[in-house]
Amino acid sequence: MRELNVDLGERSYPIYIGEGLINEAASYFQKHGIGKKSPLLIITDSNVAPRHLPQLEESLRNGGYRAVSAVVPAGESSKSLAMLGDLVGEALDAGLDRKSVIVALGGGVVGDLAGFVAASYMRGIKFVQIPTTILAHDSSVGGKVAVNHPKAKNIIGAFHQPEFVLYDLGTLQTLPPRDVSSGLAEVVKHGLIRDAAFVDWCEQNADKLRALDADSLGYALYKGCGVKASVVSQDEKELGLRAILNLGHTIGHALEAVAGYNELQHGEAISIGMVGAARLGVRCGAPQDVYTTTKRVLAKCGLPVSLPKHYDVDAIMAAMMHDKKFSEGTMVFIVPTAIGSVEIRSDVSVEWVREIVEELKLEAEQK
Ligand SMILES: NC(=O)c1ccc[n+]([C@@H]2O[C@H](COP(=O)([O-])OP(=O)(O)OC[C@H]3O[C@@H](n4cnc5c(N)ncnc54)[C@H](O)[C@@H]3O)[C@@H](O)[C@H]2O)c1
Ligand SMILES: O=C(O)C(=O)C[C@@H](O)[C@H](O)[C@H](O)COP(=O)(O)O
Ligand SMILES: [Zn+2]
Repeated sequence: MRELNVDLGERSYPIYIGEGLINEAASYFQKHGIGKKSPLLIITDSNVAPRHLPQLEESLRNGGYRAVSAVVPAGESSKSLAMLGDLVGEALDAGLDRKSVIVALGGGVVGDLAGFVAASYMRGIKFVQIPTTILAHDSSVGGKVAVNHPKAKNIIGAFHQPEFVLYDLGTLQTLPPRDVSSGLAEVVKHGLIRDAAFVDWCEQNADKLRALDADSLGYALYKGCGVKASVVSQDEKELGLRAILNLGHTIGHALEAVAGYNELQHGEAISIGMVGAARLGVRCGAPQDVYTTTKRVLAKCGLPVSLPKHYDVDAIMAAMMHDKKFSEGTMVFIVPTAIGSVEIRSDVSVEWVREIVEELKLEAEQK
């Protein structure tokens, strides 16, 4: 078992990573002082429920906890205000009170949604993250919780930190290949922003990761969570540094919104966005290998590295203007300077970004 800590003063919490941890869930709840008098609400999705919910329910029941489960349809469209309303209804029906705890069992969609239910129900109750995707090594850590608006991704949300993160590597064995690759995009991102040697490791071990080799996965998630925890500890509310975790997301979030949140997985959109950011980096003076390496490693992970032909550049540029990093008329962009390092720049022209998006599309057309 590996353990990391997110250092946030009195809101600090551990991330436990290991095999079979769901079966011991009740003991972690107890260890973290979660009481048994108020009911818990487990929020999960329709793909995760048949595979991993029974073990969690059994563990909690055996430990003397009362838990009610709510299952939302799998997919990004569940990250909506309407679903938030439905879940608040379920919480009320289940008798959740201010001492109740919400448990997010699933990927980033469930984590963001359940976290936002916890942040808003009765003005905020505790929650626990039990991630079941590779991508969720990113979403379960750091306290960003949100739902989407049709016009903009994650635009209705809060910062609300979990009590702890319980990462059972065993749950990842049931992930479909597409979601394995999607999750690897954020793993590679953590290397690209902070750790060149880890990017190299990802490239060397991409095949093992895609084959769900348990040792490789455990190491990758430990390294990815480590970068995330370190950045969040230094800047919880994204007043500055934390924006580096948004590498690839300015373009990526716009692609997700333009595609109606149902065509590209988050990691796929971010992969294309990171290739775009790497191109921008080279334009801003970074060595050419920033682009070639970024593209090569992401492709090795089974990710898209160019923009599908049918995407409309005008629509993408319009969606980008809703990015949270666009304010006071300025677009803040995360630009790579070398593999393993990025800078936060507010002097990148919108025209340059547009040219990069057009180039990404051209690459797909030339294939
Ligand atoms: N809060 C943050 O800091 C943060 C960080 C990164 C991403 N995100 C958000 O996370 C979301 C993407 O997360 P995701 O890729 O995990 O998406 P997801 O939750 O939709 O999971 C991807 C797919 O895998 C299925 N699934 C999950 N666990 C499974 C398992 N163990 N076995 C089989 N199938 C399983 C899901 O049902 C879904 O179909 C996006 O909404 C993104 O915006 C948030
Ligand atoms: O935790 C962060 O900060 C991140 O930027 C992590 C991203 O991978 C994640 O997709 C996040 O939800 C994006 O944040 P947003 O503020 O741009 O919605
Ligand atoms: Zn992301």
